[in-house]
Amino acid sequence: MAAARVDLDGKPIKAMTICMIGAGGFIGSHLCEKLMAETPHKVLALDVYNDKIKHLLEPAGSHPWSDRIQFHRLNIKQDSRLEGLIKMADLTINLAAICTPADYNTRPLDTIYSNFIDALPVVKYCSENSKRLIHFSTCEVYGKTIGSFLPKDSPLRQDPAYYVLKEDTSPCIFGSIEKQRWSYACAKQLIERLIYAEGAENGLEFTIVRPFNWIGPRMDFIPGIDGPSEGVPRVLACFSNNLLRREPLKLVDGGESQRTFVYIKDAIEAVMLMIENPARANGHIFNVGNPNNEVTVRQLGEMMTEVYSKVSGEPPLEVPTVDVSSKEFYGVGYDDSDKRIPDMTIINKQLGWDPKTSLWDLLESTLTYQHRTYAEAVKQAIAKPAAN
Ligand SMILES: NC(=O)c1ccc[n+]([C@@H]2O[C@H](COP(=O)([O-])OP(=O)(O)OC[C@H]3O[C@@H](n4cnc5c(N)ncnc54)[C@H](O)[C@@H]3O)[C@@H](O)[C@H]2O)c1
Ligand SMILES: O=C(O)[C@H]1O[C@H](OP(=O)(O)OP(=O)(O)OC[C@H]2O[C@@H](n3ccc(=O)[nH]c3=O)[C@H](O)[C@@H]2O)[C@H](O)[C@@H](O)[C@@H]1O
Repeated sequence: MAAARVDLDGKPIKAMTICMIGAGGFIGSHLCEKLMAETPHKVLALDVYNDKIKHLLEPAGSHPWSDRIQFHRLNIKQDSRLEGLIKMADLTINLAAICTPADYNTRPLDTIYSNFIDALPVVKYCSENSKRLIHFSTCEVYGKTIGSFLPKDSPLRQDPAYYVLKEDTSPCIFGSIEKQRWSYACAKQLIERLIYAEGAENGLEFTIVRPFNWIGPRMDFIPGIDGPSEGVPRVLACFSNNLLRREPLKLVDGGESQRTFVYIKDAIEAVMLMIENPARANGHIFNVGNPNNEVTVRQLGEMMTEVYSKVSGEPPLEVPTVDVSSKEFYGVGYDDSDKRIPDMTIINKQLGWDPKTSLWDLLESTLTYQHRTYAEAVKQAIAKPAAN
């Protein structure tokens, strides 16, 4: 028999039931996989789709974990089963959201409803039924850095005090209202404030997660293959799509924005620590990212081009990138976060978590997956119009 699992304070971890909303998405699929493979916990998996967790659900009854995961196809916008499912669980994890930037300025109403209004009943049912909640927010709540408002040549721009993002001290700086890009960040900020207030006034036990660009296999979709041809996913899938189709990577406004990318498998370790250490995680907001993996989007494109060439055996294009304006790529109302470095003090102190995987290594395993999963289908899709 496997040794009993213990938490960070050496206490045995009791098996729990988790109501995971948005379990069929990118993060949910990795979290379900980890919970099934390594823990005794049960998952009530709620989502509109289940393609990304089908391998855990089917064939029915065939996996060692089959009796520990149950899929419920439902839309939390309107489903009377939601409260019952939250009541059946010890912990609710809410991942459901519209969270692709191409939607924030083109579908701002859907974005605000999804990230604020639709999350309200989840918070309410957790609070009223005294259930613990882990809610997924975003690093976008920080918006732009203070440093971005300094003159371009100011030496203060190099001072971490002007750009490192801290949960308890950094302000949230968004653009003007017509910059609808910020509809997502603003809705996420308001739901964070509501959860925090439920904790303060009604004793809700909560943890808020602010992911900083988690990436890896199963993120989003490849347009025209397992998602709409005209769809615009997040940057990893956009660039993967370009590489698979042997098209230049599109750099929005010159690809000058900076991001820190963390490997999904490292980030999931952090979520596991939150799940299994409630006494250390409750009442906290956690940055989860990798401050050591910072690149400009242009550097990301260059590195992905090099890694993809290595894993596919195909030579890179002579002109691997092309510049495109944000207006052309995303439409009016787009704006951008300039730089995102997470401060790690709180998560280090409370959970002792640190990310491990370098950007090169995480791109190598992710692009190996993209090539294996999509290269053949893309080839066929490209060949089709010519054959007709
Ligand atoms: N991936 C990241 O790096 C990242 C970064 C910041 C924040 N987040 C947050 O983490 C969460 C999960 O992100 P992800 O990358 O897994 O996104 P995702 O789009 O892959 O997953 C979200 C899932 O929620 C489901 N969903 C959406 N609305 C629903 C509804 N009304 N009813 C039922 N299911 C619904 C979707 O079908 C999808 O499967 C989101 O809240 C997102 O804002 C993610
Ligand atoms: O992942 C996160 O932490 C958060 O940030 C993302 O926002 P962002 O990083 O701007 O989204 P991406 O689509 O991944 O874009 C990253 C950068 O690449 C650029 N980009 C994107 C796609 C492309 O083809 N080319 C390109 O230059 C964008 O303009 C942006 O500067 C999304 O808002 C959320 O998933 C999440 O809340």
